[in-house]
Amino acid sequence: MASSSSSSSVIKEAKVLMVGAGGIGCELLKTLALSGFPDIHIIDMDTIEVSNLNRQFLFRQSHVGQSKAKVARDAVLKFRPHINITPYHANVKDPEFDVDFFKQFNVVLNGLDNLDARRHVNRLCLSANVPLVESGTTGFLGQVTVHVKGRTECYECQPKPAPKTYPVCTITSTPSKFVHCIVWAKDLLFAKLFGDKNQDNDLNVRSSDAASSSENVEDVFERRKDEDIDQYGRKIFDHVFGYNIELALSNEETWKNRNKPKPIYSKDVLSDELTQQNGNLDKNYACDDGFSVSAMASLGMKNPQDIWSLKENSRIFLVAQRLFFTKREKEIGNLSFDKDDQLAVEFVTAAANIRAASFGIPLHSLFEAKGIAGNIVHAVATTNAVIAGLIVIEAIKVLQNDVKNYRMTYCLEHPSRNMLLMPVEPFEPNKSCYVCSETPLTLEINTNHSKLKDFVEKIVKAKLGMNIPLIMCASNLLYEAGDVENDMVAIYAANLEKVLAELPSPVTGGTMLTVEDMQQEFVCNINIKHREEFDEEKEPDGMVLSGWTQPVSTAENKDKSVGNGSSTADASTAAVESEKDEIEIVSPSRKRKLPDDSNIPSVADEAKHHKQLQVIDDEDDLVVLDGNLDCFKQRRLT
Ligand SMILES: Nc1ncnc2c1ncn2[C@@H]1O[C@H](COP(=O)(O)OP(=O)(O)OP(=O)(O)O)[C@@H](O)[C@H]1O
Ligand SMILES: [Zn+2]
Repeated sequence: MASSSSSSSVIKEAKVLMVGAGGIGCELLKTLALSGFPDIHIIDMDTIEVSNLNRQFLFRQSHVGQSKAKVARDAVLKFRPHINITPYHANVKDPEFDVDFFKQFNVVLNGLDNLDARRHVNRLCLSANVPLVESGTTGFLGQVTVHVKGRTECYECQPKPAPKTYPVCTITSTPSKFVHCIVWAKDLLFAKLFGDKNQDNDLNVRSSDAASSSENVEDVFERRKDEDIDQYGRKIFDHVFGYNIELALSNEETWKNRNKPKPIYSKDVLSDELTQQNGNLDKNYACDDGFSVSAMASLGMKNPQDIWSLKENSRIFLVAQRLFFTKREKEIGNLSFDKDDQLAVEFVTAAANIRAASFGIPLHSLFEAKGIAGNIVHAVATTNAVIAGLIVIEAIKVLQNDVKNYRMTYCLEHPSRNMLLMPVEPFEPNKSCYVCSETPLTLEINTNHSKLKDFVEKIVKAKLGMNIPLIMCASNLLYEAGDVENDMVAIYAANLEKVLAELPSPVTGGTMLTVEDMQQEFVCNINIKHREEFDEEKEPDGMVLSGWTQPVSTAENKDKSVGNGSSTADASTAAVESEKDEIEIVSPSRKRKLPDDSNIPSVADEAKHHKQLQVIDDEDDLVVLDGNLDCFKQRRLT
C-alpha cells in the first residue's frame, strides 16, 4: 500500500459523491469527514423516519420528516465545520445527475438499498469513467466491492439474483408455506381490493371460473353504491376464504396427494359482536394521518408478537377493510403494499393467517408476517459501520490508483479462523457483460404477436433497467421515451411491427436492435429471434431474454472448484442485496458455503490454501464466500 502521506494528499484533493444517506451513508459520511475528505456531495431522496433513528445516528427525533441528505450534512458540519458538504434531496435517477455531473468526482461511493439505483449509478460511472465503490449490508452480512472501468468487474458483470417468484398455482390454489399465504394476501388480495382494479389478477381467474354459476362473481369485489361496509367486508371474506376454497375443492385431482383445505365463512368464526365493535371506530380512532390508523389499536390488541387466533385474525381482517374504506377512501385504487403502512400490514397478516388456517399452515404474528411481507432482515448498526470504514479504505486506494491492492471485502456472519472480514482480489471485467462490454443479448419473441409496449416495459425497462430508452433498428427509429404524441406512438409501433413482420419465420439469424439509454449513455444490442410457443407458467412475459454468458475464466476453472461460476460478488449479493422495495421474496440463488472446518485463507496465505467449495441450495443456510484462491489468482488484475 502507498504511504500514509500520499494517502493524505489524495484525500485532500478528492471530490467524492456519496449516494444514499441511510444506514451505511450516515456512517460513511462521518468516516469520510473524520478522515479529512474536504469536498463531499450527497444524494438521498428520502426523508427521515422514526424507524431510522436506531442506527442512522446523525438523525434525531426532531429531524423526522426532513431530508436525510441535508440533516446528515448539518450534523457532520457540527464536528467538522470547515469541510464542504453539498446535499441533494433528490433521486439519483433524476436527469440533473447525468454523465457530466458524475465526471466532476474522483470517486463515487454507494450506500444504496436497491438494485435499480445501483445499476443506474454503475452505468453512469462507466460512462463518466469514474471509479465506483459499491456496498451493501443485510443483518450481519456485508460487502464492499470496487468497480473501475476496464480494470475490474462492473457492478453488473455478474447476474444478480432475481426476486423469488412462486408458481401462480401455488399461490392461488395450493399454498404449503406461510410465505405463499403472504404473497397471496399482498400481491393478489390487497392489490385487488385497494390497488388498481383493472390490473390482471389471479383472483379474477378464480372468479371467472365460476362465472357460469348463478352468482355473478365478477362483481364480488365491486362495492355497490350504498352497500354497507361491513356487509361488503363479510362478502369479500366469504368469497375468498369460503366460496373460492369450495370451488378449489371441487377439482379432486388437485387434492389427491395433498391435504384438503377447509372453507372458512365469517358466520362460523364471528358472532355479531363485530358490528358493535366497528361502531366505536369513528369516535375512538379518527385520525388524519392514514398511516397511523390501526385495526389492532381499534380492537385493543397491542402486542405485534402475539399470534392471533382465527377469530382475532377475522376481526382484524374486517376492521382493517372497514378502516381503509372509511378513513383512507381517497387512496383506494392507488394503494400498493408498503411494509411501513401499519393498516396494510395488519390486513395482510390477517388475510394470510386466515388462508393459512384454511390450508393447515401454522399461523404467524404480525411481527413475523411483516418481516416476510416486507422482506425485512433487521439492520445491524455495527455491520454498517464496518462496511463504511471499508468503503473509505477502498476509496483511498482508488484515489491513489493503487490497483494491485484493491480488494472486495466481505463481512461474514460467523468468524472463521478468527476472521470476520474476507478480502479478495477483484475480478477482471466479464467480457460477456452487456453493460461494460459490447456483447449483444438475445430476445426470443413471437414476432406475430409481440407488442412494442410489452417489449419496452417488460424487457427494456424492467429487465435492462433503462429509464429513457431509444430503440433503433439499423437507421429506423422504433421508439423513444418521453412525452411522445399519440400519433408518433402509433408510428413507432407500426415500425416495430414492420421490422418484426419482415423477419423470416422461423427466424434463425434474428434482427439486431440497438437500445440506448439517453441518460446513462448506455447502449445495448439485442438480437431478436422469432419463437412460436411460450410456456405461460415459466415464461409469462411471452419473451425470453438471454445471452448473458459466464466469464470465460469460469469455464476454465470448472474442474477446480464447484461454484466458481459466479464471482464472490455474486455470492454475497445473494445475501446482501435483498431488495427492500421488492414485495416478493428474494431468491435463494445458489449459495456457496465453506465446510465448517475450512480455512478461509488470508490474502497473504493465499498460495498455500486451496479449499473446495460446496454448492448448496438450501434457503436457510448461511451464505459465506468463495474461498478458492486458484480462481482469484487466475483473475488477478494485471
Ligand atoms: N434512487 C435513489 N436516489 C437517492 N437515494 C436513494 C435511492 N434509492 C435509495 N436511496 C437511499 O438509500 C438509502 C439506503 O439506506 P438504508 O438501506 O439504510 O435504507 P432506509 O430506507 O434508510 O432504511 P430501511 O429501508 O431499513 O427502513 C436511503 O436513505 C434511501 O433514501
Ligand atoms: Zn460489466
